[in-house]
Amino acid sequence: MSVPITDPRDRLIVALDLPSVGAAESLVAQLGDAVTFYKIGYELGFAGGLGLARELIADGRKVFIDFKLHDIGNTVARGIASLAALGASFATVHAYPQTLRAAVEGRGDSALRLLAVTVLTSYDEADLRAAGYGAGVEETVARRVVQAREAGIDGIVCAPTDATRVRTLLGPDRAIVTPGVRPEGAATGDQKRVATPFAAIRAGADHLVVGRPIVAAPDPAAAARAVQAEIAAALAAS
Ligand SMILES: O=c1ccn([C@@H]2O[C@H](COP(=O)(O)O)[C@@H](O)[C@H]2O)c(=O)[nH]1
Repeated sequence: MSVPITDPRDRLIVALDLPSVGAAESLVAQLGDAVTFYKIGYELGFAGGLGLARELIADGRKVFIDFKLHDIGNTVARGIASLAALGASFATVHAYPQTLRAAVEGRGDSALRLLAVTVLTSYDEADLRAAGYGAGVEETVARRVVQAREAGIDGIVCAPTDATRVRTLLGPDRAIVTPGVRPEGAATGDQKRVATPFAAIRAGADHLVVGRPIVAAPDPAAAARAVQAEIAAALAAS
């Protein structure tokens, strides 16, 4: 089950998609107290980022390890157990039934919350077809949400444009985490299923993952504050 959000700042998760620990430390310093939750993915994770994760956690920040695990069950279960021992708050696995069950076993009764990745936000219908899937985005997301729920996963990663349907299938108690978030006018880059921070929260997202619109902004702290303000406005309108 998800953990209640007691600090509203925790709704924004900044993706530390940066090439070095030094660059990430400097961004964290610039963002200061506005940001409490950080995501570490391949780029930083494979450049010493797990050491930084330990430091951020020791400093009271929350850390989401986004390695999207997908392997044989034994490997997934042991990998997730290591991330639980690290003290991470969230970790991702791809939403395949065997992988989901192994991840739940590896999590055990630790504080780590597992998120199942449904269909990547950079995929559209044509990308799914090219990957060999017969079902479209909506049907694939729905199937994976149900399978993740049945496996005992704690939350879902989906596009903000999927969040309303996902909430219906997932119920109120588990987390919905949406990347693919773009403030009005921001470049979408390789993201295909996107929405603004306001729309994502209104659609039922609990946490928004934002990378380039903050990390590459001329003033990252101002960009983060603007996203936080949109989140607050959406919550007030709910
Ligand atoms: O479906 C998914 C799953 C994960 N991500 C990750 O989120 C961030 C988004 O970064 P932006 O720069 O805001 O596009 C990135 O780290 C992805 O690995 C995702 O985008 N979509």
